[in-house]
Amino acid sequence: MDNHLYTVAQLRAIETAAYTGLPAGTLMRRAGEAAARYALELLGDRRDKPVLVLAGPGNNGGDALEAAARLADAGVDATVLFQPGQREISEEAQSAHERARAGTVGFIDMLPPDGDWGLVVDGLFGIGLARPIEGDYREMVDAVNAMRCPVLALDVPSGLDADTGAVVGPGGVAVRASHTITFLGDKPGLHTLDGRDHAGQVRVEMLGVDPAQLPAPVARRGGAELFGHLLAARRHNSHKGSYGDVAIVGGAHGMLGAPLLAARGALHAGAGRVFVAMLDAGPGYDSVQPELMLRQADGFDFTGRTLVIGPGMGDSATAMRLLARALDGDSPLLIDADAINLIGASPDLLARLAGRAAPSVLTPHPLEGARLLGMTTSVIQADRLEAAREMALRTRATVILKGSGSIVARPDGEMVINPTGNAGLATAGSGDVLAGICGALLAQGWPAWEAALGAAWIHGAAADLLVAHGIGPIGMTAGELPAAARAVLNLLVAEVSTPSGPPRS
Ligand SMILES: NC(=O)C1=CN([C@@H]2O[C@H](COP(=O)(O)OP(=O)(O)OC[C@H]3O[C@@H](n4cnc5c(N)ncnc54)[C@H](OP(=O)(O)O)[C@@H]3O)[C@@H](O)[C@H]2O)[C@H](O)CC1
Ligand SMILES: [K+]
Repeated sequence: MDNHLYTVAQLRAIETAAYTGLPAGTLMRRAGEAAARYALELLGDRRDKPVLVLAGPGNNGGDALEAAARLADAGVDATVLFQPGQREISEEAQSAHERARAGTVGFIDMLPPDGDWGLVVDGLFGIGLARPIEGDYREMVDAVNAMRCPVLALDVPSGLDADTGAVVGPGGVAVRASHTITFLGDKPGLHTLDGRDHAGQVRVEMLGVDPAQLPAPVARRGGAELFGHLLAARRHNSHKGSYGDVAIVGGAHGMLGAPLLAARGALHAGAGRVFVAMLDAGPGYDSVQPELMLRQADGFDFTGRTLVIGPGMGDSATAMRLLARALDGDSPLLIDADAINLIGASPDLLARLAGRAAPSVLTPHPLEGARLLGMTTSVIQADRLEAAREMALRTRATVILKGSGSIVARPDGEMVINPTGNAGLATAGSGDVLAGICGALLAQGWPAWEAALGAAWIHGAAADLLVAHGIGPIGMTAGELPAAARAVLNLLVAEVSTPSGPPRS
């Protein structure tokens, strides 16, 4: 339940249902209390520092006023900037306002230039944001974003679209919070596109609503529990054939780096044997990774091998022919990069993909996704969930729409937002490594869905492990990912799998 994500429309319905049988203002009071508790936690031993509370014109502002009243009751110096303008505020926000006025909350009309705040509480806008933030509110957002203290956003960082993770524009701004407490249910926009840069650490507060009352979520947040059942410790009595063959098909002239990076990703993610079936003549072996078996793509037998097709493949007639052969075969397929572009340009190849029975996973970045759907990248990024859903539907394949908060989508509409990873992945070749990792999991018998979930999670966690060890995010290289992915995978196996070896004597 706690990984469920809901749209604004669903949350409005949940709130309406929750209010039946509850006295007016109950949810707002609970939201304010929960926000105050979290704020006190964030203040820690700095409760002597003043807290700035920004209250907007709607019920998000009401939550903020409630929180300010509670903080003042706890002895904190809470100062509210509340400028509802000409708006008629709701009754529940009005009673929250009265409670704040009745206590020791201080009210100001403008931000002091040099406030030394211990914490800022952002209660300007929540799920009711309807247009870009401008005017006085924009000045408040800019001022908060220039402060160095922690910022606790209530429900949604003001200015962010709770469904898509976009900063509401054009030309809008959004609060960059260090923490967000979000009410009734988590929201996809906090975890994809600009969401992770603005929401910071997200805590879900159900406000006393029974999770069983909640509708089916629009998506879920990813986690190792979604693929953990496929992780198994290795038996001593095994051999490289036990772990499958991966063949990377790509490497046109001058583009051999991509398939080699994919191959290293596959090797470090546990594939038994890894081939690189090159379109170009290429070297006889990879001196850095001599375990890889380099072959010519023409004449290479795909039978019994998991194919990772596309890295550095180009768009030649040979590339088309190899892709058609791969699509028509019964190998598990990971389709990336140029292979996605070729499918996007060919209804016939798309039909052959959609008609496959064997596992198929695509790993488009937004531009490749745009080509696949015949749209622009900005349309894809404006609603990543919808775009990923459409790609999976049209291709009848599992899709990983890459980016901050990659979306993993299945043809039946199931979707997961991957929670791992960081800006270190924004480097040449990191997508090739992801393709290789996914190919290795497919080669080890993982179904397409779990292979995609696992590869996205492990790939991101590898980047997080590197940052934890002081490598990156600036300057992280794709070549550093395979070994880190191997470490992550083995940690997961140690944590979640039951020893599959013989019972210990
Ligand atoms: N639904 C829940 O789960 C709960 C909601 N609570 C809290 O309430 C907010 C939602 O409150 P709401 O009043 O619907 O909307 P907001 O407070 O987010 O927005 C305030 C109003 O501001 C106007 N608006 C929108 N965009 C802008 C803008 N860019 N500039 C200025 N004003 C703007 C808009 O009214 P207009 O008529 O002017 O369009 C909004 O209505 C939710 O996020 C929770 O924090 C409950 O307290 C807990 C459960
Ligand atoms: K907010």
